[in-house]
Amino acid sequence: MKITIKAPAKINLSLDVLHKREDGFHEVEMIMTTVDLADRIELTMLEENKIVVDVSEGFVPSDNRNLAYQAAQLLKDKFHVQKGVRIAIQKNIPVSAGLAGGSSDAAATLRGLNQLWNLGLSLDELAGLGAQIGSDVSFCVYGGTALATGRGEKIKHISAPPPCWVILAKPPIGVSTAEVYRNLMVDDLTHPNIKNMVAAIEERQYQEICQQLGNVLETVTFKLYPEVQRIKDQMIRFGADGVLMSGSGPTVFGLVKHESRMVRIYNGLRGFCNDVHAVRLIGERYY
Ligand SMILES: C[C@@](CO)(OP(=O)(O)O)[C@H](O)COP(=O)(O)OP(=O)(O)OC[C@H]1O[C@@H](n2ccc(N)nc2=O)[C@H](O)[C@@H]1O
Ligand SMILES: Nc1ncnc2c1ncn2[C@@H]1O[C@H](COP(=O)(O)OP(=O)(O)O)[C@@H](O)[C@H]1O
Repeated sequence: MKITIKAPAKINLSLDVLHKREDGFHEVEMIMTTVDLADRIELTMLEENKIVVDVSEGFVPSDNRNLAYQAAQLLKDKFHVQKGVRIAIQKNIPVSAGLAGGSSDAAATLRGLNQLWNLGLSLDELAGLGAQIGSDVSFCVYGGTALATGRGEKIKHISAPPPCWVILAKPPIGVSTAEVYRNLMVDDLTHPNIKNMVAAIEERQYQEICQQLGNVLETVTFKLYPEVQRIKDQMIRFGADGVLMSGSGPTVFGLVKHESRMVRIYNGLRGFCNDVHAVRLIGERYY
């Protein structure tokens, strides 16, 4: 038996850090939403009691460092599953990009194995398990649009933003999330107004959403990698309605309402950045 599932990328429309916690993690407030750029996960039941991962990108680990592997292992251990699985991952989401590709693969694996192994778990239960793998996995279990708090694992669903194009541009560097948090000066931040962003989304005020975009991690990543700031400046100059770095970066996204402008910006960016995608904002939950 085999099933195929999509694992979509996320962007952070708002990312604020309140303080560093005793456990070393940071207390965050983030607005996350899914976009139409997805990895494809194929799960095949194996009678032999083992987990096998095949991943299309050679530099992504296929052993127990792979987050999809960890998701399968967690379910096997917790529910004493005596069957195995082959997890084939077609990577379309850039890696170490701030788009939660690995977390989304783990979340899709949790959803898929729940079905394949007949575990009968609710999405809330899967999201709770996902938090044991990584802070972004809980959101990815549900998708859609949400306010995420705690270390990112406490999820409150909100309405989808109005539809628009999302241009994603990733410079050829990988960013370590841990390094970015480690270098953050928590007492020295200009905080985005999350309440205003939630209101703008709920009221479907597209221009206001573009005005309210904010991510405190830009202060670190722009300093470590000035080329990320340059991509942001280019996207603003090309005329995107709103521009922000996603997560810990280095991907920068631009929101654009009109298709003709999206095409112009996309072509402009392709001139000096190889990894550019123009996708739709999904924002709705489909699980
Ligand atoms: C920054 C964000 C924004 O959505 O995403 P990415 O840029 O990774 O996509 C997330 O907070 C990343 O979530 P995720 O990538 O799942 O992080 P985890 O694996 O849980 O943690 C990686 C490391 O980041 C730091 N970390 C992560 C989350 C958090 N709230 N505080 C932290 O300090 C910790 O040092 C941790 O060891
Ligand atoms: N299924 C996976 N897809 C991508 N990267 C993975 C996966 N499993 C583990 N990783 C590792 O996780 C790290 C971060 O990957 P990713 O989720 O793409 O980035 P981000 O956290 O910035 O969104 C990389 O070092 C990568 O090697």
